[in-house]
Amino acid sequence: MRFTHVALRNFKPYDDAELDVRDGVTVIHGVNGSGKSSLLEACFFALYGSKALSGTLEDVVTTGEDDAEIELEFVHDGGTYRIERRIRVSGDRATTAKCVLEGPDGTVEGARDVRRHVASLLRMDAEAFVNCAYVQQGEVNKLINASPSQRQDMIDDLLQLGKLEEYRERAGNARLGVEDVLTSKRSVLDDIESQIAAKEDEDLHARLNALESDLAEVDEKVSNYEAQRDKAKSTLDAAQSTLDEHAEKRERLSEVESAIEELQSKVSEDEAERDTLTDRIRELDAKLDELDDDIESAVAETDLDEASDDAIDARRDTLAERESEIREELSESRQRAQALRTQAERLEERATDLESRAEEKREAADADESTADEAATELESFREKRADIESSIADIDEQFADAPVERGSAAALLDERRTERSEARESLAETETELKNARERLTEAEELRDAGKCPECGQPVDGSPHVDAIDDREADVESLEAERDELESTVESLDAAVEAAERLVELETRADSLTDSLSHLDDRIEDREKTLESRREAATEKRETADELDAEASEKREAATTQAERADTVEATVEDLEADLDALETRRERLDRVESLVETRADTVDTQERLRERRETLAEVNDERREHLTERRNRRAELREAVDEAAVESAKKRKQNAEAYLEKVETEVLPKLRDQRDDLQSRIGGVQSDLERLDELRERRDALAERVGALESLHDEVSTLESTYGDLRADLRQRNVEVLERMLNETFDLVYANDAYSRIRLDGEYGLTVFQKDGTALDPEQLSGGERALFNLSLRCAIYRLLAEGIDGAAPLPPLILDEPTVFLDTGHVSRLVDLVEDMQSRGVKQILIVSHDDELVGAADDLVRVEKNPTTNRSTVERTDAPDIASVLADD
Ligand SMILES: Nc1ncnc2c1ncn2[C@@H]1O[C@H](COP(=O)(O)OP(=O)(O)OP(=O)(O)O)[C@@H](O)[C@H]1O
Ligand SMILES: [Zn+2]
Repeated sequence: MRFTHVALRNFKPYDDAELDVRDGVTVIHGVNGSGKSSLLEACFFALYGSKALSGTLEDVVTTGEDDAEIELEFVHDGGTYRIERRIRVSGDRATTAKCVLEGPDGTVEGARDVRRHVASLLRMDAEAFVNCAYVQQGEVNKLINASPSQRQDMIDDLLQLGKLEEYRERAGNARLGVEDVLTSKRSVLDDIESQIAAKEDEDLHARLNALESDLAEVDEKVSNYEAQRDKAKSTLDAAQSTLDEHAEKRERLSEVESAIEELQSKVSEDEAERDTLTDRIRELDAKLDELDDDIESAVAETDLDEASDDAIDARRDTLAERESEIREELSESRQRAQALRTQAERLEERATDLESRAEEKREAADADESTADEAATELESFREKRADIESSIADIDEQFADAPVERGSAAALLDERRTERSEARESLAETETELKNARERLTEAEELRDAGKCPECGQPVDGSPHVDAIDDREADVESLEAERDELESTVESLDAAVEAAERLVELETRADSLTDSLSHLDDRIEDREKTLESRREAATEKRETADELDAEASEKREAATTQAERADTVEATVEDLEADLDALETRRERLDRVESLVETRADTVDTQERLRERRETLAEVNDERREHLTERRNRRAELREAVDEAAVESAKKRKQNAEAYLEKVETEVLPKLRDQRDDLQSRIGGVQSDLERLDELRERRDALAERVGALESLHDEVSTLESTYGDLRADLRQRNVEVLERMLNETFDLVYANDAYSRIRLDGEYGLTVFQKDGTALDPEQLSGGERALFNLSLRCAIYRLLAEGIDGAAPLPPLILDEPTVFLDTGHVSRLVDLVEDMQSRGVKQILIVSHDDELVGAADDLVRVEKNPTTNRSTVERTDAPDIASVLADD
């Protein structure tokens, strides 16, 4: 078996990776954590699925991805195979979404079936694969540390020796099973034999004969009694039939007798009824006479000629006609009376209405008149006022007659006067000031003079030349005083003139206002005059209208009285008609009475007729009955003769005897005999079944004896088989151990040929011992780490070779896979490992896959595969380096 191609997607650190795997030695290298081991794991996982994992299924899918795909192609035994797996993660669970194995014999699907198929193809399950071909990283010590029995199991399993042990165990189990069955069968056989001996002691045949002859005797007795019983039964039947015949005759006789009695009583009953009927008919005759009298007197009360139905009906029709006439008239009259009443009422209302309107008119006329009177009074007073005002204006005009101006110019005059006066006042004031100044100057001069100084210049003058100046000044004062006095009187007269002008202005204003009042008064007078006239006219008109309304009202009242009188007349007619209707009703009632009497009479006649018929029928029926009676009496006489009392007595006696016999035989004798017979039969049955059982027991004993014999020989065979398998395995193992020991020594020599160790011993129980040159023995666990690694590799390679030589051809071995085999080795030993690899190759191992950093191993590779992890994406890639360039590998590492 060889891998040819592996392709990964999202498997652990890989996103998309693909690698063709070739024959020869392939070295996979790369830095720590770059994904080398994962690549090998992927191949292993492709073959065995989850069984190949140390972790869980989720771990194989690249963290953060939903699914992973692994595809592995390999050739095996001349066929090409391809496995494809897809793992899907959902939530925190991963499942195998697809798992297909395609091979030359077809397609296998489903994780379990694919795993089984691979295991049977390679003849190893996942565990065996690891033990044989796949040396996983860090598992150097696995085989060394294993106990000999574990080792034995592993190797036995690989070499399929386990199967022999399994067969031996199966044979052992079969032997034990056979022993169990044999023991139980033997005890059953013993039991049956003792049962047979017990039954044989009982002398069953003699007992059966005695019982059978007893049974024959009892049977004979039973049949004798049964014959006697049958005879007694027929005697009893004959007597019984005689008795039955007589009883029947008696019964018929009594039937006839009771029929006769019944007929007689019916005849007399019906005769009594006929008498009653005759009485009733007579009574009805009397009633009819009475009714005839009643009818006659009732007819007399009506105007009927005769009391016939036709006459009554005709009369009724006449009455009905009359009634409908009256009713028609009545309804007309009622309507008319109603209409007249309504008219009278309306007229009455209308009259009242007219009267009240007349009253309203009159009141309105009164109001108009009083308005007119008021206006007249006002008019008079207005006219008086007018005369007063006119005289006042005339007075004012008179005053103006003496005035300097005409009425209308007084205001201008006043202005003129006032101007003149203020001019005079100004002149007066000037003059007074001048006067005052003149007086002051005079006083000054006089004082100077009195002091002897010049009154003009102030110079002291003795006897001054300027004395005349004082006189001038005195003259000035005097003339100014005269001027002032004149002016004062002018002002006084002007004051009076202003006053007079002011009075004129006042008068003028008053005259204007009086003229205004006058025109106003004239308007009002005109208005009042108009009112006076219009109101007087309106009042007269209204009074005329009121008189007209009154006249109309009294007309309406008269008409109302007339209609009321008419209504009274019509109402009287209505009453008369109603009385007529009552009279009609009475007549009709009389007719009803006649009719009902006539009906009653007819009913009575019918009843009487029916009674007569019934009386007739009864007579006829009784005649018939009398004939029947005669017949029955004859029959009675016949039957009385036929009854024979003596025969009845003898039959009764015979019957009693037979019954007594039957009672005894059936209730005592026969049941007892039958019980005896049943008892004997069941005892016979018991003995017979005992005999049958004995036969059965004998048959079973024979069969069991045969089976026990067969089991005994089977037991011998199985025991032989068991020991044969055991021997065979021990034999084979011994041979394997010898070969393995040889191969182990060869390999170990190759990888660790130094001076210290001479050989390794593998004993029959797979115990390993290493011998030193000086002959001392060592447990492999005592070796150093590197030695143990080499020892382990040797052991693995030896096992691989053993398998290759043992079973290759039948099931070509998978590639030899070594994950980091050099970890514990020093450089010298790495080159030994290279030798080992070459040795394995030369021994025909087609494909060897090694994960390693070591340059020596890299150098020995036929193919170099480089695994790299992108430090940014953290995803790995795989790449073949066709010509291994050690220098570059070293530089990279
Ligand atoms: N499910 C996963 N998803 C993503 N990366 C994973 C997953 N499982 C493992 N890895 C990564 O893959 C790497 C482990 O790969 P592997 O063991 O194949 O490396 P290696 O090359 O054999 O290393 P060494 O030389 O140390 O043995 C680790 O870096 C780990 O983080
Ligand atoms: Zn690794």
